[in-house]
Amino acid sequence: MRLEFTKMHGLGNDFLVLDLITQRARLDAAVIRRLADRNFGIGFDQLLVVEAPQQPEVDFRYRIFNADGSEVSQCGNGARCFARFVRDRRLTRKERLRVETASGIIELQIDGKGWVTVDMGKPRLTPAEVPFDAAETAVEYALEVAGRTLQVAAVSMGNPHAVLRVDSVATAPVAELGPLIESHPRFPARVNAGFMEVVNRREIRLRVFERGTGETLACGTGACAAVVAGIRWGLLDRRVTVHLPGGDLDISWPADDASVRMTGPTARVYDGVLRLGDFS
Ligand SMILES: N[C@@H](CCC[C@H](N)C(=O)O)C(=O)O
Repeated sequence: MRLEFTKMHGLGNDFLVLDLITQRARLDAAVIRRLADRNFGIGFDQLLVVEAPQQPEVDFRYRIFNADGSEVSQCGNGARCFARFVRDRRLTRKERLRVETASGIIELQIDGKGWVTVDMGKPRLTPAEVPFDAAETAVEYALEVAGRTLQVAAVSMGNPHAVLRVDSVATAPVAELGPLIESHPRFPARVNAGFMEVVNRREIRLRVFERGTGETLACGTGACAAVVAGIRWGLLDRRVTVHLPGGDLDISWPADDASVRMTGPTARVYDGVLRLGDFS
């Protein structure tokens, strides 16, 4: 089976994007892992799938799969690329989109230069919503990891994030602690692990070890979660520039009961055609 696809990225967080409105395919976890392989496949952090909506007054359904084949409910950089993709492929002419994800509806606004602003919805902060094993909601929690006690915030942006402060992202033990936090038993759905260096009240640096993928060059939901954690810690203003290894995102959380907004760029790398049989 021939499938047209587009390779895209948001600040180096890269995606294979498939239109499954005009095309048909069944992709299981093993096929996704083969496609994601950077040596034997196409290579990507996440697969993004565009489908017809299942609810009224929504433009599209947006599904996300990590490189390990697991389906997840949110991806911020992916949302921006999704918006650009449906416009470039002429699946819509709208500049404002309402898109259904596994964690609810998000709203996207596209400008003419490939920049997209996403209303990511409200952060979810109770342990049950993250999900995280704790008796009550707190601004941070003590987490035992490899004989150390880390202070982490637990935030859901539709997907789970643990955020910890580090003195410098350049020397942060991301490769060592990332996998241990990702699979920590107190995060029953696993977790994305963000390492945040506060530069000043309006700027942070951030590296994210992503659940199901490993460290990426940028994580949009990770940037939102880190800003929410930093605001709740009293360290950040309501609008922050997040410096990620792949570039910068503008994140704002105007009030505790407001949605988080993310603005950033998108890039199309190439269009291609794959034969699904080669990966089965
Ligand atoms: N890269 C993404 C997040 C993708 C999903 C994540 N790995 C998870 O498992 O929740 C982003 O830009 O938000």
